[in-house]
Amino acid sequence: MSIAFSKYHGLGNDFILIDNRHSAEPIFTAEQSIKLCDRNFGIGADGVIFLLTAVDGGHQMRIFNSDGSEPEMCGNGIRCLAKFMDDLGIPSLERKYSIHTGAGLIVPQMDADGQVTVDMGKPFLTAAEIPTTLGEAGDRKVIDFPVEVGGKVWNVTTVSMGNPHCMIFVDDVASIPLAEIGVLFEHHPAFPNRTNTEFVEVVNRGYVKMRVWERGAGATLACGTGACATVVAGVLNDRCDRNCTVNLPGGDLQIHWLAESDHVLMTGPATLVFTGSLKL
Ligand SMILES: N[C@@H](CCC[C@H](N)C(=O)O)C(=O)O
Repeated sequence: MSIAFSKYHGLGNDFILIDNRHSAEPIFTAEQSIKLCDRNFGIGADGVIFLLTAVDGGHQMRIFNSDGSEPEMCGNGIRCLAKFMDDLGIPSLERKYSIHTGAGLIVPQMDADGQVTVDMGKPFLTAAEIPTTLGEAGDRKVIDFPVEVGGKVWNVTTVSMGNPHCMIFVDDVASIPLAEIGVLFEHHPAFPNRTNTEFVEVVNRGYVKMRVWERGAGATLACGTGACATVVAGVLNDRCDRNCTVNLPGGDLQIHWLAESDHVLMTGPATLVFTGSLKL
């Protein structure tokens, strides 16, 4: 049996995409996905994304990280999925797709310039371990709290975009030993569901540099949900504007946290790398 796949990336955050619409369950298990993501013995990717048919007959995204864990959402991944759906010729209204995810219904739109803008929904503040809608907490200026990791106390701000993020504002992001410290954050007891960790250097209120250690994937070149969570944390800590460019190792994402609706919009590229077929 052979199974077609396509590999896409969003700013170097790369994914194997499978047209899995014929079934309600992913065609590959977590263990098979780990093998496919292996950069030496497999295709190589940060995750495997399945386009499924949802119970209401609509579209559904499921994803396995490269370690086989299943996150609720993936920002770069859903841009790649929208491009994949567009490339497959799946009909859409105004080039918008409504996609069920573990973080609710998410709506990416293909832009005229080839980029993809995604309505990522509302962020949640998770500092008190009880999710609070940020609309209710909107007046709070400083929401960070101390966590001891690797023998040092770090001030962290935790925001959920459906999946968990922990942001730390630093003076010089290049000086952070990401691999050493990122894995300690990921498995710290303060984060029972593990966490994605973002180190953020504010260059000015409209431009920040961010480096990420992803839960289940390690250091990646970009993280879409992480970029959204970073801007939310930056606004709540009065460090950046609601409309902000996030610079990542793989390039820039434009993030806009809308004051009116509390929704976060993310704009960035999605690129086809190659297609192939897997013999099983
Ligand atoms: N790279 C993604 C996030 C993928 C999921 C993440 N590793 C998690 O476990 O939450 C993005 O672009 O958002």
